[in-house]
Amino acid sequence: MRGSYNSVFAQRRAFTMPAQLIDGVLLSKQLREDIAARAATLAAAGMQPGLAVILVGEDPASQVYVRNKVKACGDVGFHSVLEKYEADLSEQALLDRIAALNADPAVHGILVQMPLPKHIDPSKVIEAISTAKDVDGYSVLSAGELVANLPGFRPCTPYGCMKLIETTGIDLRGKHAVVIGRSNTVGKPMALLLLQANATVTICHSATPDLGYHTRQADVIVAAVGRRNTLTAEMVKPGAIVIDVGMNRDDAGKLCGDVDFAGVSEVASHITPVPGGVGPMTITMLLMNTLESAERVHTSGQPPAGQASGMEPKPGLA
Ligand SMILES: Nc1nc(=O)c2c([nH]1)NC[C@@H]1CN(c3ccc(C(=O)N[C@@H](CCC(=O)O)C(=O)O)cc3)C=[N+]21
Repeated sequence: MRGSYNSVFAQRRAFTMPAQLIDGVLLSKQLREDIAARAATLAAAGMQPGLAVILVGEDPASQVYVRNKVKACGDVGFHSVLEKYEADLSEQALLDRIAALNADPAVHGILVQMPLPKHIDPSKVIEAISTAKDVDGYSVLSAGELVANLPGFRPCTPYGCMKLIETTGIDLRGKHAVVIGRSNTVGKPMALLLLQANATVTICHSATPDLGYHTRQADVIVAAVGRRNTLTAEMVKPGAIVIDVGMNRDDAGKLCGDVDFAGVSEVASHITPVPGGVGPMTITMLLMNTLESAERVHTSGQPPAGQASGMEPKPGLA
């Protein structure tokens, strides 16, 4: 009897070519050139975009990430401050620093690197950041703005994924998108952005019994699980777009995503690599949000909210 696997495989060989790489480094370079040009225009008008990055504790991966963020700011002509604190910093001391940065007119974005030490409540910290400076898009109000299709800061990773999908030139209207993962920072906002782009969206997660059943229907798959080889070739419809948000290590200690890249790239039409895909775009969209925060202040002629506000309307929103 003819094996069904073989006939599916033959179909894939007949109808698809190896996937096109979606290059997050190249797209980042292009977008950062635009960001730098807009920052220069603002600077000429007397306003340099500024980002404050706060790191609490010694986590080595976090150290690398925040250094990359600060370096990226310098490259596009932003002002940036990196504040590093010992792991035993009190929650109140951190909240006090955020209050000072909320009131600082040279600062247009505030990023507190996650994860925080256990004795600090991350949601208290996130909600202390002025909504006008929440360039991570992590606050409850920013999340609500996304749900309600209101302008506001979109979380950087899913926002970057949308830009990567845009490069394919494929219109998402009516396409079936499957998001794997339901985190507040990636999976959930990713699903909402895809929905806003008129895709039909399915969210799969750890309690989904048959992941492949869903992913095989998908025109677009975004894998944001944090476990390598979660998506393999037989789970992908020929011609699908695959975006890999994962950041894992393989047995050799090399950085790898959630997707079996070698296998899936034989089936997909477009695929992002790890590294060099979503990661650089996360930083690029952080720069974009910070730039837009500064542009809003400049256009409105008002200083950004001087205090934490969960509730007050965002000033200067276009
Ligand atoms: N408040 C907050 N905001 C964040 O946006 C945030 C955070 N906390 N905590 C940690 C995660 C992780 N994250 C990454 C950003 C860029 C790369 C990145 O540039 N990755 C490179 C490779 C880097 C390497 O080689 O290790 C790439 O994929 O090509 C990775 C990870 C932002 N995060």
